Amino acid sequence: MNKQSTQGRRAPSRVLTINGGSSSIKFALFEPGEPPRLVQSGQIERIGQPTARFSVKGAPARNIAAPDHTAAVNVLMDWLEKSTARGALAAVGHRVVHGGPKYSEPERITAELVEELRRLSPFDPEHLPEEILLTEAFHRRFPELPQVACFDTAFHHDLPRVAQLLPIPRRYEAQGVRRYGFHGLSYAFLMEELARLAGAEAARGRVILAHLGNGASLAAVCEGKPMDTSMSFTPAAGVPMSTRSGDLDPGLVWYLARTEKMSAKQFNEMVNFHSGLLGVSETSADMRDLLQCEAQDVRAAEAVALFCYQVRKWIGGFAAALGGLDTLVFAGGIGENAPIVRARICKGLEFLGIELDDPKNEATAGVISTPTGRVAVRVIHTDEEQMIAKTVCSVLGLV
Ligand SMILES: Nc1ncnc2c1ncn2[C@@H]1O[C@H](COP(=O)(O)OP(=O)(O)O)[C@@H](O)[C@H]1O
Ligand SMILES: CC(=O)OP(=O)(O)O
Ligand SMILES: [Mg+2]
Repeated sequence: MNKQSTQGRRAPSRVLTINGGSSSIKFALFEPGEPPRLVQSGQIERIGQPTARFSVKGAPARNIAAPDHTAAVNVLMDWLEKSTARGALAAVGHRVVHGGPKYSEPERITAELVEELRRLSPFDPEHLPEEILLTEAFHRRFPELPQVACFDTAFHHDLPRVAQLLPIPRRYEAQGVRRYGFHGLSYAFLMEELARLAGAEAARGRVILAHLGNGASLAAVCEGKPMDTSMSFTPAAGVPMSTRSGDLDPGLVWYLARTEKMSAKQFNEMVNFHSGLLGVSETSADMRDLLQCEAQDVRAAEAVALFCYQVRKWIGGFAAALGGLDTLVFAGGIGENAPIVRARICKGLEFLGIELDDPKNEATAGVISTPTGRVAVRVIHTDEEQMIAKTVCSVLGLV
């Protein structure tokens, strides 16, 4: 236990970050500071399945009953109440995936904000209802605790108009139907890291950020400003992902409605949970599994090839949008850990000035391009939790 608290002094202040997904809650405790210091982290996975798993770093995972997010967050709050890592909990920061047209800055969570988020829920029924539920659960148990919403869309809020517009009847725009883009907490973190590692000049150049995790997207940035991004109105758009399709021919909706009587709800279910790497491989949504069996299973090989091909096409497209490219950044579970995927994505992009140094790529060095290549290719570990903690500290003035 902390020495100060044994002596009866105030326990050290902590910020809790919550990253709620459709079947998981990732959490972390930070000590406020510049930058905030990670004290503990963990996650609850497989929410909604017969046994969910609760794990805290450094301790064995345990099975818990979490048929829904309410049950899961109760287990987390019970743990928090007993944990010494909690210190004096000063605030909770939530990743809120969709901020709709209104939110371009982080916000203190109030009853009014929760009502607004409820109104926005149809924009992102895969994430927002659970995220609202988590903020309400914390408010019920810790009514005095300030909570901050950190929007994943905020980074892209001021995309150029041509990148925001969707080519459908104009009236939908008035309802807020536009390209929003997601993974903004990750992109904001990566831009700060790029400036720290490569200098302000590099961060002001023409940059493509590739966040390749279970959810995957790319962002084009110029002079530090967002220019375009692959996800759109929802996180189902763009490149193929672990279980999401990414961009599709819109004509498929009507085709499947006619041939299989597929409803809009079933279509949404298919493109969010049964497509992407899982859909094409028919075996796994996990890139590691697919790389392991691609030599024996053509379906796995094709899923990986499709992923790499589509990411390569988006890089080419964004290089065109930016009028050239200075820096390419790989991040996320796949981007940071799969040299073979990075190599396959970059193969054929030599014409853009992208040349990988194979040993450096294999070793996942910070810079993986050759000194002669015009484009600096980097691998940067992204940290959405750190970005949430920083945001909370700055909104609430915690140091
Ligand atoms: N060593 C590795 N090689 C290939 N893929 C990896 C490796 N480590 C993690 N991944 C992949 O990263 C993806 C998860 O990315 P991550 O960013 O952790 O997910 P999330 O978006 O849920 O935070 C999975 O597809 C996983 O297979
Ligand atoms: C917005 C999004 O796609 O999030 P995730 O990568 O957590 O699925
Ligand atoms: Mg992630």
